[in-house]
Amino acid sequence: MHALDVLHQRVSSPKLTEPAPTDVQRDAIYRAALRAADHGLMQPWRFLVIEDEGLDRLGDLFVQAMLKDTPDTPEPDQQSLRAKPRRAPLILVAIAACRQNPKVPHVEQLISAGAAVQNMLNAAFAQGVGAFWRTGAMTYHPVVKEGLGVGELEQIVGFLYLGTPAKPPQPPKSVNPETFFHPWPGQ
Ligand SMILES: Cc1cc2nc3c(=O)[nH]c(=O)nc-3n(C[C@H](O)[C@H](O)[C@H](O)COP(=O)(O)O)c2cc1C
Repeated sequence: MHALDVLHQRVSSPKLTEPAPTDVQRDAIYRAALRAADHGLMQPWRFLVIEDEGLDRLGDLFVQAMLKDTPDTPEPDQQSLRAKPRRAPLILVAIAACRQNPKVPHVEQLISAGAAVQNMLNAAFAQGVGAFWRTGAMTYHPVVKEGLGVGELEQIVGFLYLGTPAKPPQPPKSVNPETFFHPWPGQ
């Protein structure tokens, strides 16, 4: 696919199935992440690769977090949360690995880590791999952060679900750039 077609046509795939991306596809996705814009070349990111039983361990961690807040959560709600990571055969947890730097504020490092995820969405789409960037309450929960080994200055920027699209991606709605791009100073 032409690079601009990927950028203009990329859409997420909310429903994902097996198989997970191949090693070759993963490598291309990982390399795309590492080319995100990066002030000071700090490489302020790291990624956890979770699949197979790891997905169930992640589900258990989510339930542990939920029970800490709401110990009397009904079993069906626990089961539903536990099953969430199984919505894809592969999850990458994107972590902004921020460090103190007098020239590169924390927010810029966070943005870079987000750009790395966007690059991975594009690299996945370019190869026909389905992808969906998810966050939600679990992303920010201290039990989840501790269970995943996320440090004090670090932050989870998303769970990137990857797999095979359950149905062919539909082209995105077209948006007129003039809605969002305005000359300055105006007339
Ligand atoms: C940081 C971030 C977190 C997101 N978290 C969720 C989420 O938890 N659940 C969800 O349905 N969509 C979430 N989204 C949006 C989807 O990933 C997706 O971008 C959106 O559904 C639009 O679809 P498209 O990518 O095909 O345009 C998130 C997007 C971003 C950038």
